[in-house]
Formats: sequence, C-alpha cells, structure tokens
Amino acid sequence: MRSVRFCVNGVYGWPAVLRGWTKRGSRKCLCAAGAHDDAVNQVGEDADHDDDGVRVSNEALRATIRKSREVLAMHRDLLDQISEKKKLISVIEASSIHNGQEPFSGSPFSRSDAVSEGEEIGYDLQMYLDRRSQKSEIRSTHGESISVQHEYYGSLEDKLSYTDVNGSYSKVSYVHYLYKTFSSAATNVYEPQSVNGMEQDYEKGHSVTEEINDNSSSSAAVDVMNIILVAAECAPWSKTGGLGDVAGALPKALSKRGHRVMAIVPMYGNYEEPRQIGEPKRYQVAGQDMEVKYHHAYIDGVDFVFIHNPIFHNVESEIYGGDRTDILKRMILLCKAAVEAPWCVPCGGFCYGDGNLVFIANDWHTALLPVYLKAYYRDNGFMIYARSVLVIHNIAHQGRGPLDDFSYLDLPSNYLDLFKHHDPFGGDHLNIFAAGIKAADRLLTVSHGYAWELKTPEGGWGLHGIINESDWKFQGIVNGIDTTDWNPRCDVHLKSDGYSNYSLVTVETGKAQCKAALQKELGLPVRGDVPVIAFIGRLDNQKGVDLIAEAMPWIAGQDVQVILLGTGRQDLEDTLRRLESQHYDRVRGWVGFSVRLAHRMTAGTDILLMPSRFEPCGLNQLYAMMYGTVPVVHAVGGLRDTVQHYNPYEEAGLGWTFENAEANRMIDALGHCLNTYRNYKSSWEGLRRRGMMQDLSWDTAAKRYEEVLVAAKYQW
Ligand SMILES: Nc1ncnc2c1ncn2[C@@H]1O[C@H](COP(=O)(O)OP(=O)(O)O[C@H]2O[C@H](CO)[C@@H](O)[C@H](O)[C@H]2O)[C@@H](O)[C@H]1O
Repeated sequence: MRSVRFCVNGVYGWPAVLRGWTKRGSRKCLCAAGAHDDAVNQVGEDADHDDDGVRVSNEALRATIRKSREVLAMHRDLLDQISEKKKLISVIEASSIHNGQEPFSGSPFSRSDAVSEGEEIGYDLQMYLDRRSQKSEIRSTHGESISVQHEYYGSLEDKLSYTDVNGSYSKVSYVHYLYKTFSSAATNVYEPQSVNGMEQDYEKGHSVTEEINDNSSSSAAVDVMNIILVAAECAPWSKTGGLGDVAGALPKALSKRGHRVMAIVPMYGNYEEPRQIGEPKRYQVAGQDMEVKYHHAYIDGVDFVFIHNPIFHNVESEIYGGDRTDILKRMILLCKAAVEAPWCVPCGGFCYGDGNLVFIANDWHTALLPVYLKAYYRDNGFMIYARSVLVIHNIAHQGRGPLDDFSYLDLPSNYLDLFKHHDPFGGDHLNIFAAGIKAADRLLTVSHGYAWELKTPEGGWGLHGIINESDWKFQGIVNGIDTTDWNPRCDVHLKSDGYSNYSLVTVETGKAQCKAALQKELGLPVRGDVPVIAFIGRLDNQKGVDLIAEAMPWIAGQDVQVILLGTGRQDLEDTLRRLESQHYDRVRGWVGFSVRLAHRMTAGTDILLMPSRFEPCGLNQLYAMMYGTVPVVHAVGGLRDTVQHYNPYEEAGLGWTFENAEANRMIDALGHCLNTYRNYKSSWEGLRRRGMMQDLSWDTAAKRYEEVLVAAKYQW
C-alpha cells in the first residue's frame, strides 16, 4: 500500500521522521498544516507497530484527511479572494490607462506611503516583490505569468501612490492583499487547477507535497530564488575572519539582484535588532533534546535569522573553541535548525517554503546541511526541488573526528560511508567536509586559483581526490567586498580621532591625515615621509606572519614603520610582542581582534604585506586596494587572482607578488616596492589609483553566484 503524505507550508516534524528511521529505516512523513507535529507523532508512533513499515493506522489517516480538508478549504477560499482582487485590479488598470498614465511609471524601488504597512510589520516584502517583478522584466524570456504579476502589483502601487483610490478598499488594504497574494507567489502560489488537482489526488491518497513541488517547478521558469545562506559567523554580529565578512555581505548582494534571501547564523550574544519569530522548535543533538528559538531582523533586504540556544552562548570570542565534540554539537544544531527554517520562520509573515529554494552552506561547519537536506527530506520525497551549494573558504579545517562521532549526527547508518575518509595522516576517520562536498548539488570556492590548488595533493589537504571527483559541479568565484562597510569615502572608523574619509580625488591628503592619526594613536613617530607597512590577520601557519618575523632584521634596517595586528596561536602572539619590544621605535605588534584598528590601518598605512602560505581568496588585499594601500603578496590562491604584479614598463599592475612563501622572496618584492615608494612617486600614485578604481564590490560575484544557483536548480 502506498503511504499517504501531506504537508503544506508547515514543519515536517522531523523528530518523528527520525524516530521512523531509527526504528525502521526510511519513512515518509505525514502531516498537515496546523497539526504537523500531532499528525507526525501519531503516525510515527502508529508506524512503530507496523511490521512492513508502510501501513498507517486508520485513525491517523482519518485525522490527517480531516486536517487536509480544512487546509484545502482554506486554499479554495484564498483563491476565490485572489480572483476577486485580480478583477478589481484590472478595473483600476483600465481606468489609469484611460486617464493617460503609464502603467509602470515610477521606479519599482520607490516606496509609496502604502508601504508603511510593510514597515508596520517590520518587513518590506513589497520591496522584494517589486524587485522580483523588475527582475522578471529584465529576464523577459521567462513566461507570461510573471509579467502578469508585474502588471498587477507594479502598476497598482503606482496607482496607490499617485491616484486616489475611492471605494471600499483603502491603499493599505490593497497593498496588504498584495503582500499576501504575491508572497504566496514567491513561496509556491497554488494555481486553481492545481489545487483542484491536489484535492483529487489527495483523495486518491497521492502526495500533495509532490503537487506543490510540481507547481514550484512550473514557477521554476523564473530564475528568482529563495536563497538561504548558513554560516557559523556573520559580520557585524560575529566575526573571526573572512567568512564573517562574506556571510554579512553576500546575502545583501544577492537580495539586490532580486532574490528573497535569508542568512542564518548562531546567536552568540544578546543582539539588539533581532526579535523572536515563529514558534520554538526542538531538535535532537547527540541524544540531547534542545530547544531553538528563531530570532529575526530584516536588514538591507535580507532576513537575518539567528539560532538561539544556550549552546551558543558565551562562545562569541571563541566561536570554534571548546573540545571537538562541543563544536560538533553546535554545528549539528545549527544545520538542523537551518534546514527546517524554510518551514518555520515566517519572515514578514510568510515562510520561504521549498519553491526555488537553494541553501548556501559555508565551510565544514555547515557541511552537514546538504547531508541533512538529503537524508531528512529528499530521500523521503520531500523538498525534492530544493538544492544545496557548499562553499569552501578554507579546506584546512575539515571537521575531522573518530568514526564513533557518527552517532552524534543523527543519520541513518547507510550514511556512514559518506563521512568515512582515509588519508595518510588521519587514517580512517569521520570527515564532515568530505560528506558535505559529496552531498552538495554544487561546490564552490572563493577564487579560481584556489579552485585549481584544491585539486592538487598539496592544496587539497587530503580531500583533493573527492574534489577531483566533484569537478563537474565545482568552480571558483572570487569574493567581493562590502563597499558600504569598507569604503574610505564613508568608513565610520575614519570619522574621529584625527582620521579622515577620502576618495580617489582626495587620496593624497586623506591618506596622509589617516597616516598621521594612526602613528599618533599607536605612539609611533608622526612622519609623512616614512613608508608604513601593515599586516592584519589570524596568527596561524596559513598567514605566514612568521616569515615577517624572519625578515624583520632586514625590514627594521630600512627606514620604515611596521604595524602588525593579529590574534591566534600563542607562540605567534608572543612573536608580535617580541618584535614590538625589540624595535619599539618603528614596530607595533597589536595582539587582539579590533575591527576599528583593522579599518584604520587599512586607511593609514602605505603597504599591506600578505605572505600567506595559502590563501583561498583573501579579503585584506582587496580592502587595501580599495583604500589606496599597495599590496605585497605571495602569489597563491586568490592573492594571485587579485593582485597583478606591477609592470614598470607599461605602468600596469596593482602591487608586488612573490613566487615562494620564503622570507628572502618576500624581501625582494618588498625591496622593489619600497624603492618605487621612495623614488618613483608618479608610479606609486598610479598603483594607488588603479587599485582604487577597480570594482571590487559583490555585484559581479553575486551575479556569478546566481548563475551557479540557477544551474543547481536545473540539475538532477
Ligand atoms: N586581529 C584582527 N582584528 C580585526 N580584524 C581582523 C583581525 N584578523 C583578521 N581580521 C579581519 O578578518 C578578515 C580576514 O579575512 P581573510 O579573507 O583575509 O581571511 P580568513 O583566512 O579569515 O578567511 C577565509 O575565508 C575568506 C572568505 O572567503 C577568504 O578570503 C580567506 O582566503 C580564507 O582563508 C578581514 O576582514 C580582516 O580585517
């Protein structure tokens, strides 16, 4: 007998799904809106007495049918309302054309006063829908239905803004209706015929979920996505390095392109903006029952969603700290809570659902997400059109552990093979990154150079074999930077203490002022003529700060100042302190994490040193160029991609690169750089200007991400 499944816009109640697995392997979920957990639990329990694993008790079936009927009645009601309102809108359209107004006059991004309704609920869904409509206009190849939507709400907003709407409907009620109608469109609107079809199918015991997904595939003609990015850190709330910057900026860039975007991160502290949303949910982590509260803030077009549970408290300063299993448990909870977010976080009143849905997971911390999406949902016939993309920011951290750790993950035993990895260093071990790479629909990394390196034994850190096998779905996209946050023209950290904002036009004076302010702040001699060299980064083997220490006798022999900012390995922190005390007249070693100082150093120094042994992309060299600071880098990974070596004959290039991560090579490159600074002023100005004139924003990268997300959507 075929099992009955029903789930509309609600939670699949996976504790029950999990119970189904642990006791009898793969099992389909049975739930209805408003009664998911009850229905699921009931079925799960009944099913426990079911020998062949497919029989569902009559009682549970009846309960589900009852609930399903209620839901279908609601749908019918909604569709009636929609068709009524459509007629009304057509009348308004006709009358406005009659009045000689352009149907689409006015920017779709402009906010009418009617949007205050959205503000009231703290969510500008209308803005999203407007973008969606604009996008559909740009991509005119995508079918009729969207252009029809465009006509409806695009023109209606104009009418609401520029003409009087008399009669029984107020402006606000129209727009409120549109929020409802078209947010449904954004998250699986049900066409009347489909609903009827659903009803019939349902009566026959067919899966309504499948029908809904069929609808999403028809709206799949539109490349506007529901995107959920999940990461362990996100600036400005939490940041230990570049991943935080990317998680804070990429979602905004994707939202600007017209997508509905959510970013999910743990809630490490008491953040000001987010408010609790939806109902708390419970998840099993390593046999422990944990409650998650979702908190939400809608900022710059992005639904930032924070996972609140005591497990994340008090680790803000040490996000990846604690013992191995502590970190693992945090990441399990994050991934479980994230994969269910499209069903239980009603941003602006509406869940994302699974139509046109793509998750973007980042690094090993969230590499479990593609696995959970597959094991909890897709293997069971749910969310079959949802996709996952995994981004490798740093392969050096893989979530390795003994095979016994598998029991924490809460997965069917046949999934063990996905995690089992053998290499000469780890032997047979559990590797979370490896499993995520295999399970993800697409694999990305943060530069072309690193994409190439990852496929080599030296660069792949034991995972090169798996990455080579995944080559068909793998590519590199160079990171962008947040040009609001990192912009010398408006950088908030340059507005006080003698610093100054500056632009391409005022770079000479602006940088000089920042340099003097920085020297003063750090107690260095205030001298405009001395080149100031910076290093900013995590203190570990990757960043090569030890090469700077090795080269310090030569560097300190030059007439230069050096400022080193970093935190990490104890011995390297001690090195920074030692260098400062040995060369106190010209070196500062600032141990700690200071976003403000990082910004001020980027503005107030002349040269940025990045002798990284490997660098997947690197953001500091991009920030440096944006601020007219010239990079000197080891030509590796993303550094090779982004810093073109200076060519004095053609006055081309952006900085200096050196081929091997060795102190002497670095000294050579730095020597040429200092010579140009001192003796070839106009060349130096050219280097600065070329750096500053680049478009380093996320716009280009976001477009490329979009292509990958769309490719994932159409991939089977
Ligand atoms: N002590 C300190 N105080 C204040 N700020 C500090 C700091 N130490 C580092 N930072 C900041 O952290 C960020 C570091 O970004 P990176 O991209 O250089 O490195 P990271 O190795 O962390 O990221 C990984 O992911 C990113 C994103 O994909 C890749 O670019 C990179 O190559 C990869 O190693 C910058 O914003 C920097 O200013």
